[in-house]
Amino acid sequence: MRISGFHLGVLRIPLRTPFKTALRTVDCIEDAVIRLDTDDGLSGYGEAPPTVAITGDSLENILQALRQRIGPALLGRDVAELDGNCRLVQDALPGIRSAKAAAEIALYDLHAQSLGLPLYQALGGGTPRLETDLTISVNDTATMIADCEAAIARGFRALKIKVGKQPDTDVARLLAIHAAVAGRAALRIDANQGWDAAQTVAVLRALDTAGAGFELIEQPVPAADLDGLCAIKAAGLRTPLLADESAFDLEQARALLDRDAADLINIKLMKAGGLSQALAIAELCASRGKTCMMGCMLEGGISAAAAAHLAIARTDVIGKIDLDGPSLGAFDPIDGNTRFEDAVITVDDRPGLGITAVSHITWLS
Ligand SMILES: C[C@H](N)C(=O)N[C@H](CCC(=O)O)C(=O)O
Ligand SMILES: [Mg+2]
Repeated sequence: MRISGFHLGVLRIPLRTPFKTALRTVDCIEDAVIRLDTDDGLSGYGEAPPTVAITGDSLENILQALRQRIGPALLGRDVAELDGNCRLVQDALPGIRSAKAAAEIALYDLHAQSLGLPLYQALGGGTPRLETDLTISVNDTATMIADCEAAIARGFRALKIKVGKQPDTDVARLLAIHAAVAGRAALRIDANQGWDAAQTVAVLRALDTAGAGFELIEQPVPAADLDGLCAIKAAGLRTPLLADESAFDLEQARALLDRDAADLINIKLMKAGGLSQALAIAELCASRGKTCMMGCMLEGGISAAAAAHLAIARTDVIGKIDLDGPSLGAFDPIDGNTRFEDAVITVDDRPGLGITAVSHITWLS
Protein backbone atom coordinates (compact mmCIF):
# COMPACT_ATOMS: atom_id res chain seq x y z
CA MET A 1 0.00 0.00 0.00
CA ARG A 2 1.65 3.18 -1.20
CA ILE A 3 1.10 6.89 -0.62
CA SER A 4 -0.39 8.26 -3.81
CA GLY A 5 -1.19 11.86 -2.91
CA PHE A 6 -1.41 14.49 -0.21
CA HIS A 7 -3.80 17.35 0.45
CA LEU A 8 -3.43 20.34 2.73
CA GLY A 9 -6.09 22.31 4.53
CA VAL A 10 -6.71 24.79 7.32
CA LEU A 11 -9.03 23.82 10.16
CA ARG A 12 -10.75 26.69 12.01
CA ILE A 13 -12.52 26.21 15.34
CA PRO A 14 -13.58 29.18 17.48
CA LEU A 15 -12.68 28.88 21.16
CA ARG A 16 -15.36 28.99 23.87
CA THR A 17 -13.42 31.85 25.52
CA PRO A 18 -10.16 33.59 24.53
CA PHE A 19 -7.09 31.54 25.47
CA LYS A 20 -4.67 33.75 27.42
CA THR A 21 -1.21 32.85 28.69
CA ALA A 22 1.89 34.79 29.66
CA LEU A 23 2.95 34.43 26.03
CA ARG A 24 -0.13 35.09 23.92
CA THR A 25 -3.88 35.57 23.54
CA VAL A 26 -5.90 33.78 20.83
CA ASP A 27 -9.60 33.23 20.18
CA CYS A 28 -9.52 30.57 17.48
CA ILE A 29 -7.82 27.28 16.74
CA GLU A 30 -6.43 27.67 13.22
CA ASP A 31 -4.38 24.59 12.35
CA ALA A 32 -2.74 23.13 9.28
CA VAL A 33 -4.07 19.71 8.24
CA ILE A 34 -2.45 17.14 5.98
CA ARG A 35 -4.31 14.20 4.47
CA LEU A 36 -2.21 11.42 2.98
CA ASP A 37 -4.05 9.20 0.49
CA THR A 38 -3.03 5.68 -0.51
CA ASP A 39 -3.38 3.81 -3.79
CA ASP A 40 -5.99 1.52 -2.24
CA GLY A 41 -8.26 4.23 -0.93
CA LEU A 42 -7.18 4.90 2.66
CA SER A 43 -6.66 8.40 4.06
CA GLY A 44 -4.49 9.30 7.04
CA TYR A 45 -4.82 12.66 8.78
CA GLY A 46 -2.37 14.91 10.61
CA GLU A 47 -2.70 18.35 12.19
CA ALA A 48 -0.32 21.10 13.31
CA PRO A 49 -1.11 24.28 15.24
CA PRO A 50 0.99 27.37 14.52
CA THR A 51 2.24 28.23 18.01
CA VAL A 52 4.81 30.84 16.96
CA ALA A 53 5.35 32.02 20.54
CA ILE A 54 6.58 28.57 21.58
CA THR A 55 7.60 26.49 18.56
CA GLY A 56 8.38 29.39 16.20
CA ASP A 57 6.25 27.65 13.55
CA SER A 58 3.75 29.87 11.70
CA LEU A 59 0.81 28.57 9.65
CA GLU A 60 2.58 29.66 6.45
CA ASN A 61 5.83 27.90 7.41
CA ILE A 62 4.03 24.70 8.34
CA LEU A 63 2.02 24.62 5.11
CA GLN A 64 5.10 25.44 3.03
CA ALA A 65 7.16 22.68 4.69
CA LEU A 66 4.38 20.16 4.07
CA ARG A 67 3.72 21.31 0.50
CA GLN A 68 7.29 21.68 -0.72
CA ARG A 69 9.41 19.23 1.29
CA ILE A 70 7.59 16.69 3.41
CA GLY A 71 4.60 15.80 1.22
CA PRO A 72 6.65 15.23 -1.94
CA ALA A 73 9.18 13.11 0.01
CA LEU A 74 6.39 10.73 1.03
CA LEU A 75 4.84 10.18 -2.41
CA GLY A 76 5.19 6.59 -3.55
CA ARG A 77 6.34 5.39 -0.13
CA ASP A 78 5.09 2.08 1.30
CA VAL A 79 2.84 2.67 4.35
CA ALA A 80 4.39 -0.41 6.01
CA GLU A 81 7.79 1.31 6.16
CA LEU A 82 6.82 3.43 9.15
CA ASP A 83 10.29 3.95 10.62
CA GLY A 84 11.81 4.84 7.26
CA ASN A 85 8.94 7.17 6.45
CA CYS A 86 9.34 8.96 9.79
CA ARG A 87 13.08 9.26 9.13
CA LEU A 88 12.27 10.88 5.75
CA VAL A 89 9.99 13.35 7.51
CA GLN A 90 12.60 14.21 10.15
CA ASP A 91 15.30 14.68 7.50
CA ALA A 92 13.14 16.58 4.98
CA LEU A 93 14.21 19.99 6.29
CA PRO A 94 15.61 21.63 9.41
CA GLY A 95 13.14 22.73 12.10
CA ILE A 96 9.40 23.25 11.53
CA ARG A 97 8.72 20.43 13.96
CA SER A 98 4.98 21.09 13.95
CA ALA A 99 4.86 20.20 10.24
CA LYS A 100 6.85 17.03 10.93
CA ALA A 101 4.45 16.15 13.73
CA ALA A 102 1.44 16.53 11.41
CA ALA A 103 3.04 14.31 8.77
CA GLU A 104 4.02 11.64 11.30
CA ILE A 105 0.49 11.61 12.74
CA ALA A 106 -0.88 10.91 9.25
CA LEU A 107 1.74 8.19 8.71
CA TYR A 108 0.96 6.47 12.02
CA ASP A 109 -2.78 6.79 11.27
CA LEU A 110 -2.30 5.06 7.91
CA HIS A 111 0.01 2.42 9.37
CA ALA A 112 -2.47 1.49 12.10
CA GLN A 113 -5.31 1.44 9.54
CA SER A 114 -3.29 -0.93 7.38
CA LEU A 115 -2.98 -3.23 10.42
CA GLY A 116 -6.70 -2.91 11.15
CA LEU A 117 -5.99 -1.58 14.65
CA PRO A 118 -6.84 1.64 16.50
CA LEU A 119 -3.61 3.60 16.79
CA TYR A 120 -3.21 3.00 20.53
CA GLN A 121 -3.33 -0.75 19.90
CA ALA A 122 -0.75 -0.50 17.13
CA LEU A 123 1.41 1.35 19.69
CA GLY A 124 1.15 -1.47 22.21
CA GLY A 125 -2.38 -1.32 23.63
CA GLY A 126 -3.93 -0.02 26.81
CA THR A 127 -7.22 1.02 28.37
CA PRO A 128 -8.84 3.48 25.95
CA ARG A 129 -9.94 6.06 28.50
CA LEU A 130 -8.13 9.15 29.78
CA GLU A 131 -9.08 12.12 31.91
CA THR A 132 -7.70 15.51 30.95
CA ASP A 133 -7.36 18.72 32.87
CA LEU A 134 -8.74 22.03 31.53
CA THR A 135 -6.67 25.17 31.15
CA ILE A 136 -7.85 28.31 32.94
CA SER A 137 -6.66 31.40 31.08
CA VAL A 138 -4.90 34.18 32.97
CA ASN A 139 -7.38 36.97 33.73
CA ASP A 140 -8.44 38.99 36.75
CA THR A 141 -8.89 36.76 39.79
CA ALA A 142 -12.69 36.88 39.84
CA THR A 143 -12.88 35.79 36.21
CA MET A 144 -10.43 32.96 36.82
CA ILE A 145 -12.41 31.70 39.82
CA ALA A 146 -15.61 31.84 37.75
CA ASP A 147 -13.86 29.92 34.96
CA CYS A 148 -12.67 27.32 37.51
CA GLU A 149 -16.22 26.91 38.79
CA ALA A 150 -17.53 26.49 35.24
CA ALA A 151 -14.85 23.88 34.52
CA ILE A 152 -15.69 21.94 37.67
CA ALA A 153 -19.37 22.06 36.69
CA ARG A 154 -18.35 20.49 33.34
CA GLY A 155 -16.72 17.64 35.28
CA PHE A 156 -13.04 18.58 35.15
CA ARG A 157 -11.18 17.29 38.20
CA ALA A 158 -7.84 18.91 37.35
CA LEU A 159 -7.31 22.52 36.30
CA LYS A 160 -4.21 24.12 34.80
CA ILE A 161 -4.02 27.68 36.06
CA LYS A 162 -2.20 30.08 33.75
CA VAL A 163 -0.13 32.78 35.44
CA GLY A 164 3.11 34.64 34.70
CA LYS A 165 1.55 37.63 32.91
CA GLN A 166 1.46 39.85 36.03
CA PRO A 167 4.06 38.31 38.38
CA ASP A 168 3.43 40.85 41.17
CA THR A 169 -0.13 39.69 41.66
CA ASP A 170 0.32 35.97 40.99
CA VAL A 171 0.64 34.85 44.63
CA ALA A 172 -2.60 36.58 45.57
CA ARG A 173 -4.28 35.19 42.44
CA LEU A 174 -3.16 31.62 43.18
CA LEU A 175 -4.10 31.80 46.86
CA ALA A 176 -7.57 33.14 46.02
CA ILE A 177 -8.15 30.40 43.43
CA HIS A 178 -6.89 27.78 45.87
CA ALA A 179 -9.20 29.06 48.61
CA ALA A 180 -12.16 28.95 46.22
CA VAL A 181 -11.79 25.53 44.59
CA ALA A 182 -9.12 23.36 46.29
CA GLY A 183 -10.50 19.99 47.28
CA ARG A 184 -12.84 19.98 44.28
CA ALA A 185 -10.13 19.97 41.62
CA ALA A 186 -6.41 19.30 41.57
CA LEU A 187 -4.65 22.56 40.75
CA ARG A 188 -1.72 22.78 38.34
CA ILE A 189 0.17 26.03 37.70
CA ASP A 190 1.64 27.02 34.32
CA ALA A 191 3.62 30.29 34.25
CA ASN A 192 4.77 29.87 30.61
CA GLN A 193 8.25 31.29 31.35
CA GLY A 194 6.79 34.40 32.99
CA TRP A 195 8.93 34.42 36.14
CA ASP A 196 12.63 34.15 37.00
CA ALA A 197 14.03 31.61 39.44
CA ALA A 198 13.99 33.97 42.43
CA GLN A 199 10.37 34.95 41.75
CA THR A 200 9.43 31.29 41.39
CA VAL A 201 11.03 30.34 44.69
CA ALA A 202 9.28 33.28 46.37
CA VAL A 203 5.88 32.29 44.91
CA LEU A 204 6.23 28.61 45.81
CA ARG A 205 7.48 29.47 49.31
CA ALA A 206 4.48 31.75 49.83
CA LEU A 207 2.16 28.93 48.75
CA ASP A 208 3.90 26.52 51.12
CA THR A 209 3.69 29.01 54.00
CA ALA A 210 -0.02 29.45 53.36
CA GLY A 211 -0.50 25.66 53.27
CA ALA A 212 -1.86 25.90 49.72
CA GLY A 213 -1.00 22.67 47.91
CA PHE A 214 -0.68 22.65 44.12
CA GLU A 215 -0.11 19.48 42.10
CA LEU A 216 2.76 20.91 40.03
CA ILE A 217 4.33 24.07 38.62
CA GLU A 218 4.96 24.06 34.88
CA GLN A 219 7.77 26.00 33.19
CA PRO A 220 8.06 29.03 35.45
CA VAL A 221 11.32 30.33 33.94
CA PRO A 222 12.59 30.95 30.39
CA ALA A 223 13.15 27.82 28.31
CA ALA A 224 16.95 28.14 28.22
CA ASP A 225 17.29 28.74 31.97
CA LEU A 226 18.31 25.27 33.15
CA ASP A 227 20.30 26.83 35.98
CA GLY A 228 17.08 28.48 37.09
CA LEU A 229 15.20 25.18 37.05
CA CYS A 230 18.01 23.59 39.08
CA ALA A 231 17.93 26.46 41.59
CA ILE A 232 14.17 26.07 42.01
CA LYS A 233 14.55 22.33 42.60
CA ALA A 234 17.39 22.93 45.04
CA ALA A 235 15.16 25.22 47.11
CA GLY A 236 13.33 22.09 48.28
CA LEU A 237 9.78 23.44 47.99
CA ARG A 238 6.71 21.24 47.99
CA THR A 239 5.37 21.79 44.47
CA PRO A 240 6.84 19.40 41.84
CA LEU A 241 8.50 21.10 38.86
CA LEU A 242 7.36 20.20 35.31
CA ALA A 243 9.51 21.19 32.32
CA ASP A 244 7.59 22.25 29.22
CA GLU A 245 9.29 24.79 26.94
CA SER A 246 12.70 23.60 28.26
CA ALA A 247 11.98 20.08 27.00
CA PHE A 248 11.28 20.13 23.29
CA ASP A 249 13.13 17.06 22.06
CA LEU A 250 15.01 13.96 23.18
CA GLU A 251 18.30 15.83 23.52
CA GLN A 252 16.79 18.53 25.72
CA ALA A 253 14.89 15.98 27.79
CA ARG A 254 18.13 14.07 28.36
CA ALA A 255 19.96 17.25 29.36
CA LEU A 256 17.23 18.04 31.89
CA LEU A 257 17.28 14.55 33.33
CA ASP A 258 21.10 14.47 33.47
CA ARG A 259 21.04 17.64 35.57
CA ASP A 260 17.98 16.56 37.55
CA ALA A 261 16.49 19.94 36.57
CA ALA A 262 12.83 18.88 36.68
CA ASP A 263 10.56 16.40 38.43
CA LEU A 264 8.41 15.79 35.35
CA ILE A 265 8.59 16.31 31.59
CA ASN A 266 5.72 17.61 29.44
CA ILE A 267 5.79 15.71 26.12
CA LYS A 268 4.05 17.38 23.18
CA LEU A 269 3.97 16.11 19.61
CA MET A 270 4.50 19.65 18.29
CA LYS A 271 7.64 20.23 20.35
CA ALA A 272 9.12 16.80 19.67
CA GLY A 273 8.32 16.74 15.95
CA GLY A 274 5.93 13.80 15.98
CA LEU A 275 5.02 10.45 17.46
CA SER A 276 8.36 8.76 16.79
CA GLN A 277 10.19 11.48 18.70
CA ALA A 278 7.61 11.69 21.49
CA LEU A 279 7.83 7.92 21.97
CA ALA A 280 11.61 8.23 22.26
CA ILE A 281 11.24 10.83 25.01
CA ALA A 282 8.72 8.63 26.82
CA GLU A 283 11.12 5.70 26.58
CA LEU A 284 13.99 7.79 27.97
CA CYS A 285 11.84 9.01 30.87
CA ALA A 286 10.70 5.46 31.58
CA SER A 287 14.32 4.32 31.74
CA ARG A 288 15.08 7.12 34.26
CA GLY A 289 11.96 6.54 36.36
CA LYS A 290 10.49 9.96 35.51
CA THR A 291 6.78 10.56 35.07
CA CYS A 292 5.56 12.60 32.08
CA MET A 293 2.60 14.73 31.18
CA MET A 294 1.11 14.34 27.70
CA GLY A 295 0.38 17.89 26.66
CA CYS A 296 -0.84 19.81 23.63
CA MET A 297 -0.89 23.23 22.06
CA LEU A 298 -4.18 24.71 20.88
CA GLU A 299 -5.01 21.55 18.92
CA GLY A 300 -8.16 20.08 17.47
CA GLY A 301 -9.26 16.48 17.49
CA ILE A 302 -6.73 15.09 15.01
CA SER A 303 -3.42 15.79 16.71
CA ALA A 304 -4.93 15.74 20.21
CA ALA A 305 -6.34 12.31 19.33
CA ALA A 306 -2.91 11.07 18.25
CA ALA A 307 -1.46 12.31 21.54
CA ALA A 308 -4.25 10.57 23.43
CA HIS A 309 -3.52 7.27 21.65
CA LEU A 310 0.16 7.59 22.57
CA ALA A 311 -0.70 8.37 26.19
CA ILE A 312 -3.04 5.36 26.39
CA ALA A 313 -0.27 3.12 25.11
CA ARG A 314 2.31 4.53 27.56
CA THR A 315 0.43 4.95 30.83
CA ASP A 316 3.46 3.29 32.44
CA VAL A 317 5.30 6.61 32.06
CA ILE A 318 2.62 9.17 31.14
CA GLY A 319 0.71 9.87 34.32
CA LYS A 320 -0.73 13.30 33.66
CA ILE A 321 -2.91 14.42 30.78
CA ASP A 322 -3.28 17.95 29.42
CA LEU A 323 -5.13 17.25 26.17
CA ASP A 324 -7.77 19.92 26.45
CA GLY A 325 -7.51 21.52 23.01
CA PRO A 326 -10.79 19.98 21.77
CA SER A 327 -12.55 20.89 25.04
CA LEU A 328 -11.46 24.52 24.70
CA GLY A 329 -13.04 24.64 21.24
CA ALA A 330 -16.66 25.62 20.73
CA PHE A 331 -17.29 22.34 18.87
CA ASP A 332 -15.39 19.28 17.62
CA PRO A 333 -15.35 19.13 13.80
CA ILE A 334 -13.63 15.74 13.68
CA ASP A 335 -15.59 12.51 13.29
CA GLY A 336 -12.99 10.00 14.43
CA ASN A 337 -12.54 7.16 16.88
CA THR A 338 -11.53 9.51 19.72
CA ARG A 339 -14.25 11.28 21.67
CA PHE A 340 -13.44 14.35 23.74
CA GLU A 341 -16.33 14.79 26.12
CA ASP A 342 -15.21 17.50 28.55
CA ALA A 343 -12.75 15.79 30.92
CA VAL A 344 -13.18 12.29 29.53
CA ILE A 345 -11.39 11.02 26.43
CA THR A 346 -12.41 7.62 25.03
CA VAL A 347 -11.47 5.69 21.91
CA ASP A 348 -13.59 3.23 19.96
CA ASP A 349 -12.27 0.36 17.87
CA ARG A 350 -12.14 1.96 14.40
CA PRO A 351 -8.65 1.52 12.90
CA GLY A 352 -6.01 4.23 13.05
CA LEU A 353 -7.53 7.51 14.19
CA GLY A 354 -10.80 6.37 12.62
CA ILE A 355 -11.41 9.69 10.91
CA THR A 356 -14.33 9.58 8.51
CA ALA A 357 -15.18 13.29 8.25
CA VAL A 358 -13.66 16.67 9.01
CA SER A 359 -15.87 19.76 8.88
CA HIS A 360 -14.87 23.44 9.24
CA ILE A 361 -11.82 22.82 7.08
CA THR A 362 -10.78 24.78 4.00
CA TRP A 363 -8.93 22.49 1.61
CA LEU A 364 -6.21 24.31 -0.31
CA SER A 365 -5.56 23.74 -3.97
C1 LIG B 1 -3.72 24.00 25.56
C2 LIG B 1 -2.79 23.40 26.58
N1 LIG B 1 -3.49 23.01 27.75
C3 LIG B 1 -1.75 24.41 26.99
O1 LIG B 1 -1.93 25.09 27.94
N2 LIG B 1 -0.68 24.48 26.25
C4 LIG B 1 0.24 25.54 26.53
C5 LIG B 1 0.69 26.23 25.32
C6 LIG B 1 -0.37 26.38 24.27
C7 LIG B 1 -0.40 27.58 23.43
O2 LIG B 1 0.07 28.66 23.78
O3 LIG B 1 -1.00 27.40 22.38
C8 LIG B 1 1.30 25.11 27.49
O4 LIG B 1 1.28 24.01 28.04
O5 LIG B 1 2.17 25.89 27.76
MG1 LIG C 1 3.03 24.75 29.41
